[in-house]
Amino acid sequence: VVGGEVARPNTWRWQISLQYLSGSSYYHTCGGTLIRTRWVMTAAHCVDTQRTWRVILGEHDIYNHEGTEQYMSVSAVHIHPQWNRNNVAGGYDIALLRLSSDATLNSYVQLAALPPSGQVLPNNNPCYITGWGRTQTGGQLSAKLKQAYMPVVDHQTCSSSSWWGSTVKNTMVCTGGYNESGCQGDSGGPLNCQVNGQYVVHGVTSFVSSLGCNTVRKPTVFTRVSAYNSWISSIIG
Ligand SMILES: CC(C)C[C@H](NC(=O)C(F)(F)F)C(=O)N[N@@+](C)(CC(=O)Nc1ccc(C(C)C)cc1)Cc1ccccc1
Repeated sequence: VVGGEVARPNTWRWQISLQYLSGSSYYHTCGGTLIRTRWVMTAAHCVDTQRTWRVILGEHDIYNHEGTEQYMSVSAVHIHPQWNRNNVAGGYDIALLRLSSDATLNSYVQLAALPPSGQVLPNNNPCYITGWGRTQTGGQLSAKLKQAYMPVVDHQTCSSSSWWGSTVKNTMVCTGGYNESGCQGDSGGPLNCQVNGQYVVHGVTSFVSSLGCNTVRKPTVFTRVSAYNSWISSIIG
């Protein structure tokens, strides 16, 4: 996350850290959202390579053990069948991870609320991006979970020629596009939007401009969760 601030610990209790095994250590690579006690939602582009994954719940500082963490292994990876890594603009950047055991819900770990099917938020709807991604283009991951206030940029604006143009489909959500943005390492994490006074996870962090994470008029682009309710239900029942 470029801009914003370190989140108060355990505010975003459905945020997870997705890590992969390399040698004898695990490394943070993406964010994700706990949506059932055995299911995590993330981005397809995070998990479309064969790796040994683990999911950390109740995490705040990814480099220090704080005692609130739950370390979960992953028993199955379900990538959307229409995801195509060579056509990110096509969308479908969404995947579901089945955990090997049930998460324990407590004051550090809770389930996210998902939007109703088809819900499209209005321009400027309040949202926060959260993640441990780079804090500057080409910079380092953040040790502590960060948040940045990034209101919705509606599809009409986001898909206009000086913004993302036709790269952005209506199965995506744009936010920000000024100073704050997502950045590498935030992929797969939640876009937390306020709807009727409640936070709903309305997006899965998908991409930013290769020109720079916080490039003006190239807002952070998310998979719009409300476009995938039926697929999600078909997998997790
Ligand atoms: C793996 C890609 C497909 C998605 C990846 N997503 C992220 O980093 C995210 F924002 F989600 F945290 C990304 O943006 N990767 N970049 C490598 C940029 C990138 O590949 N972006 C991108 C944008 C549009 C498209 C398609 C829709 C035309 C594909 C890739 C990050 C970057 C940003 C600034 C400088 C250097 C690197």
